[in-house]
Amino acid sequence: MGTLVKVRVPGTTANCGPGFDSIGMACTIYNELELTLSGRERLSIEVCGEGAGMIPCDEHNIALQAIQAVLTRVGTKERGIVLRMENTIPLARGLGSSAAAIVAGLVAANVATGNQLSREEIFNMATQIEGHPDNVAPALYGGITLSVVEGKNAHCLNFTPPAELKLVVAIPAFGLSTQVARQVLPDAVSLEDAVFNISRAALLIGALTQGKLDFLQYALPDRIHQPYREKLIPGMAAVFQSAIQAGALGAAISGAGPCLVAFTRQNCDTIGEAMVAAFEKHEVVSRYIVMDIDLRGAVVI
Ligand SMILES: Nc1ncnc2c1ncn2[C@@H]1O[C@H](COP(=O)(O)OP(=O)(O)O)[C@@H](O)[C@H]1O
Ligand SMILES: N[C@@H](CCOP(=O)(O)O)C(=O)O
Repeated sequence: MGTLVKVRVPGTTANCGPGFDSIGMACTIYNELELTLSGRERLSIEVCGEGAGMIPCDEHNIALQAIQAVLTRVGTKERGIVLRMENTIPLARGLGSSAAAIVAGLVAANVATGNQLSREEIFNMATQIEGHPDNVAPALYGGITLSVVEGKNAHCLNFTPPAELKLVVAIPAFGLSTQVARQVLPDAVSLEDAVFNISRAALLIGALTQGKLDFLQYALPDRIHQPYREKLIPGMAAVFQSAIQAGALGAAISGAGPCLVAFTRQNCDTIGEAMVAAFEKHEVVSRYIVMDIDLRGAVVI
C-alpha cells in the first residue's frame, strides 16, 4: 500500500510565433500519471500509449526525476515509487511532452507528500528542470501563459483565450528533439529582428486579450527562431501558406517543432487537410488534429 495520486496534464503549443521562450498555450490533449508513494524501497515505471518502448523506465525518466526533486525538497523518507503513465501527447513533436511529464511528476509528488509546495514553487522547479518556462507554464496553469525568468525565479500570468480560437496542428511522422532544435539558434540577433519580435509579441497578446483575432495575421511572424529552424522542417513555409490560403488567421512552429500550428476560428478540417497536403509535397508524411485551448492545466483526478 501507499499514497496513490493520479494527475492529468495538458500538452502545449509554446512560442506562438514571436513569443520565443515566453508565450505558451495549453492544448486539449492530455497525459495521465499515476504515482504510488510508499516507505517500501521500490521503483517501478510503466509507460502506455505515446512513447511506450522509447521513454526510459529507469533513473533517466524525467517524470521520475521531477518526483525525486520534490521528495528531496520536502525531505520525505518515503522513497518507494510506483509510476504509471498513460500518454496521448506525441513525443518530440513540439507539443510539450517533456513539459507534461515534468509537471505531472512534480504535481503528483507534491500532492502525495501533503501539498507542501505552492504552485509558484512547482512552476520554478519545472522551469529549472525544463530549462525554459514557456511550455511548463501552460501545462501547469492552463490557458494562455506569459512567462519571464528573473534570476532563479520564474513568473507567470495566465488568461483565458477568446472562445472561438481553435488550433489545427499538423504532426509530421518524424520527431525532433527540443535540444537539437535549440542548437541551430544563433547566440545573438540584430536590433531590427529584436524590435520585429517585440512588437509582434505585444500585438499578439493585445489581439488575444481583446479578442481581435484578425490581428493575428500581423502578430504571428517571427525572426528569432523560426527562420533558423526552417531547415529542420521541410515544407514549413509552404505549410504556413497553405493554412492561410485555406482560411487560417496565421501559423507558427509549435514549440520547437516539427509540429506546425494554425490558428483559426473556423474551417478546421479544410485547413488541416491543406497543411497535410503541403507537407506531402515536400515528402513529409503527417496527420492533423484539431484542439481547443485547455483552461485547467494540471489537475488531480
Ligand atoms: N511521459 C514521459 N515520461 C518521461 N519522459 C518523457 C515523457 N514524455 C516525454 N519524455 C521525454 O521528453 C523527450 C521529448 O522532449 P522534447 O525533445 O522536449 O520534445 P517535446 O517536449 O516537444 O515532445 C522524450 O524523448 C523523453 O525523453
Ligand atoms: N521555447 C522552447 C519551446 C520548446 O517546446 P517543446 O514543446 O518543443 O519542448 C523552444 O522553442 O525551444
